[in-house]
Amino acid sequence: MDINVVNALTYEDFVKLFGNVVEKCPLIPAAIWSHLPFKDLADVEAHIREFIHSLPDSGKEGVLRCHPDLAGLDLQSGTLTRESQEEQSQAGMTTLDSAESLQMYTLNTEYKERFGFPFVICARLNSKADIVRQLSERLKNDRAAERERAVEEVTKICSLRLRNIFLSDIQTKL
Ligand SMILES: NC(=O)NC1=NC(=O)NC1=O
Repeated sequence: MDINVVNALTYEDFVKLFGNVVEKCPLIPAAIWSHLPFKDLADVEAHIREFIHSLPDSGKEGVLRCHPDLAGLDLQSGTLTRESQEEQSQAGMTTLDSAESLQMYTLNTEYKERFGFPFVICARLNSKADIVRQLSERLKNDRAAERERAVEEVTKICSLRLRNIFLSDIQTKL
């Protein structure tokens, strides 16, 4: 997709197109719209990254809390967003056996109890085994380090979702 097409979008169409590049956080594209015109995809990504990194810790944790658990209730009840559904199924979260489901539930619960926000990882870049290993390892982090690590994963998820939009035809997205 041509960046000039993006720069010609109305505010409404801009947020319709980019509204879920950060899971359930349309505030973020709504905020970065002020920086129009963008030079290219990397410029859009840089402004999103800058917005998230400029948030206070409570704001960063709020962004993390907007993410559904991996293999959690939203997946089981079919209420994941389209992007999240695709990402979670790609990482094998939709084909866990009962032992694996219990393991994910137990680890996610322990993580949330420790940090007060959900475990977030870029599912597209990780296998089922990677996710379990990362979840177990990152549980040992302190809160500040883990918050930054999780935010880093949010920006990876965002980067892949942005690329997906830019590689697709804009008309099919509006
Ligand atoms: N808790 C999560 O990490 N959720 C997710 N990661 C993704 O890549 N997609 C999700 O829904």
